[in-house]
Amino acid sequence: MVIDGELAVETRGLRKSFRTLRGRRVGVENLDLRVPVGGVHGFLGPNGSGKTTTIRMLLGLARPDRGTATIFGHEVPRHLPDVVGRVGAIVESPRFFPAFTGRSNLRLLADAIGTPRDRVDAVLEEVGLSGRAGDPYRTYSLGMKQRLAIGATLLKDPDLLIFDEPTNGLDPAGIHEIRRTMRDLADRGRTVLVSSHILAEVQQVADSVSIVARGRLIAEGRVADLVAGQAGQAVRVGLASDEVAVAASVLGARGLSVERDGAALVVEGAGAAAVNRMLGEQGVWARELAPRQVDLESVFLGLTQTETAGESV
Ligand SMILES: Nc1ncnc2c1ncn2[C@@H]1O[C@H](COP(=O)(O)OP(=O)(O)OP(=O)(O)O)[C@@H](O)[C@H]1O
Repeated sequence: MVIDGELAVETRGLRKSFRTLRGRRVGVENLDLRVPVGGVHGFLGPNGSGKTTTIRMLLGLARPDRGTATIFGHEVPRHLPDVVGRVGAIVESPRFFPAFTGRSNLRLLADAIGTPRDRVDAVLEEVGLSGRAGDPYRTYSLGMKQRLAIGATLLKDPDLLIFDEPTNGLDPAGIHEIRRTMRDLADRGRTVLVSSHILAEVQQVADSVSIVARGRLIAEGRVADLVAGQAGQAVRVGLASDEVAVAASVLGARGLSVERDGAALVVEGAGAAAVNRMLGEQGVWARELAPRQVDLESVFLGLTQTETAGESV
């Protein structure tokens, strides 16, 4: 097990299938999900890999075929009422009144859920909307609208926030805003569980991740460890174009794995210094040597390879 310590969310052997015209479709299969307390945890995988279904089961919106799920140690959905006050979630976009200000919208929601209205300004501050709280909702950018939605989940002052694809449909500036908001929330001691099909995007904000494909967990752990584990000893070697072939045969003859990428080679099996020496001994001089950039997307591809052909990551 890579993730341990106190867990905000834990599922064991969770399974959910759906009846379809052609039989049953499995949405989530034998899923063991572990979300540590504190920090941002990315729940990542291609479209259709079971993220929303899992979140719906955690929130009592879908019933598992089998398996168990706990939130802060309380079994859900059976004991969800005991823990629901500690959980805030955005699964679908909430509806706000366009003509009302951000503050009025949150006050209405606070009244509806029985939260004191004086909580509203603290929430607006936490999502960075204090300066625009008196403006009508319809004048907000998409990023601000989504931050107000996050604000709505904070009214109950929850310990765990669950966001399903919160950056869907946002432009790069909006995505950046939401990432920063999630980071701030975690830095203030909340646990953020965020799903996304864009692995590279969440990599920048997540402390740890669970990666799923076809309803199954394929990797979990701290982002730094997953990326380091995949990095191995790959080195990108830039060469003069007329030396690529000879360099490839020099390195291949030393038993290294060599892949051509334009006027460069991606070499696995030795570090940069060793690769440089092997080439130099044969009179071939690299123009550039760099450790291969590895991100969660390449970790994902490395783990699934042909299995995911045709799915969008
Ligand atoms: N109500 C349903 N009826 C039939 N199949 C369903 C239903 N809900 C989900 N599925 C199927 O279960 C699988 C998992 O879907 P889910 O929405 O959980 O994936 P996801 O990872 O959240 O994808 P996305 O990023 O597109 O939201 C998919 O194959 C989906 O088609």
